[in-house]
Formats: sequence, structure tokens, C-alpha cells
Amino acid sequence: MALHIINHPLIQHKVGLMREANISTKSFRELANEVGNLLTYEATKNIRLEPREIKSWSNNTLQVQSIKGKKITVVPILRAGLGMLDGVLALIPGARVSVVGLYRDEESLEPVAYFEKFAGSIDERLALVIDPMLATGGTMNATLDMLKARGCTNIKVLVLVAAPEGVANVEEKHPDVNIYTAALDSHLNKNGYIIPGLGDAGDKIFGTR
Ligand SMILES: O=P(O)(O)OC[C@H]1O[C@H](OP(=O)(O)OP(=O)(O)O)[C@H](O)[C@@H]1O
Ligand SMILES: O=c1cc[nH]c(=O)[nH]1
Ligand SMILES: [Mg+2]
Repeated sequence: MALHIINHPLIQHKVGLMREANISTKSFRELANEVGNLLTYEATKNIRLEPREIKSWSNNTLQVQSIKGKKITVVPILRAGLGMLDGVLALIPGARVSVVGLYRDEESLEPVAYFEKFAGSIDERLALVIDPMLATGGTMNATLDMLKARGCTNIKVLVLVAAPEGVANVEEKHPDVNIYTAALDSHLNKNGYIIPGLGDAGDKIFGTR
């Protein structure tokens, strides 16, 4: 596995704004999408291209490059992952969306899966899994297990904030998966929240706090 901490100044600035205690739902939502968009730009840097012939504006035959193969599926983890989806799709508007639903039990911190609907030919696609928070890593590992059970082998994870504990957990169970994060924070508190973190990302995106 490789951990990519994307230290671009725009990302650092936007994550800093997201950490403000009294941020509005509107601002948090906008920023989650904006950072999701910038992470997508980084995570797709090395995807493969193939040549394609077109007729150009001047009526010449021209070779251009286009993304190779069955292309991409974006995998938002409900609920909070939906908060990054528009930002990701702004760069890859033709991507199929595979939705998984998991929540973290508040007592045990174990993931509970309640929904899945995957795009066709998922075994041939690059999957970009999106969730704002990688805390213990339980939710992400369960999602990666679900994808791999359907034959998906090419997977990247995009999160806004990661805890070292979660990164280590995903690294142990899924060493083939690359993680792209806007920030690697200090640690988890006793309730499994990332410190300094963002608080409850799902509540902030949906206005349910
Ligand atoms: O790494 P973990 O310890 O598993 O925690 C991370 C998960 O917790 C949050 O979801 P939550 O359970 O709050 O569900 P929600 O998105 O519906 O709010 C977050 O969006 C991740 O999915
Ligand atoms: O810090 C955390 C941990 C899990 N889920 C969140 O929304 N935030
Ligand atoms: Mg939540």
C-alpha cells in the first residue's frame, strides 16, 4: 500500500476551513466536494490512456488520447461519502456510481453494512472509494472486502482526513490499496473520533448534528 498525503496549498487551506468549530452545513458541504475534487485529480494522475482516431475541426484525421478500458466506478460510503460525490463526478462525469451503505456502531465501533448496489463489470473497473473519514479503518476494510468479493482488484481510497490507526488497519488487511488523503491527523480519542479531525462528518454534511 502507499499512503498519499496531498499537501497542495488549496487542499490545506480548505481542510483548515473545515476544522472551524462553528462551520455552517453549507460551507462544510461545499468544501467536502471541493477537496473531493482535488483528491480525484491527484488519484487519477496515472490512469492508463489509449489512442483514438477522430476527425478534427480542420477535417484532418487526428490521434487523441482517451481513458483505456471499462473506466471508473465511484464508490461513496453512505452516508457521509455522498458529501464528496458531486466533487468527484465533476471531473469524471461519465463514471458509474456503486453505492455501499455502512455505519459504525457507536459502542463497538464495528461497521454494520446495510446496502450495496454495484455497477456492472465491476471486476474490470477502477474503483474510487470515497468517505470523508478514515478512523479505525473498520468501515473502509469492510467496503474493500465487499468490492473484492465481486472481483474488483483495482481500488483507490479517497478520504478527507485519516487517522494513523485506520491507515495501519487498511494497510494490514488490504496492502494492495492506495490511500489518498488531504490530511493525516494525530490519533483517535476514546470514542473513536479523529483528533483534531472534523467531528462527525456525516452530521455536518446532512445538518443532523
Ligand atoms: O474508520 P471507522 O472507525 O470505521 O469510521 C469511519 C466511518 O464513520 C463515519 O460514518 P458513520 O458511521 O458516522 O455513518 P454516516 O456516514 O451514516 O454518518 C465515516 O463517514 C466513516 O464511514
Ligand atoms: O472522527 C470521526 C470518526 C468517525 N466518523 C466521523 O464522522 N468522524
Ligand atoms: Mg456519521
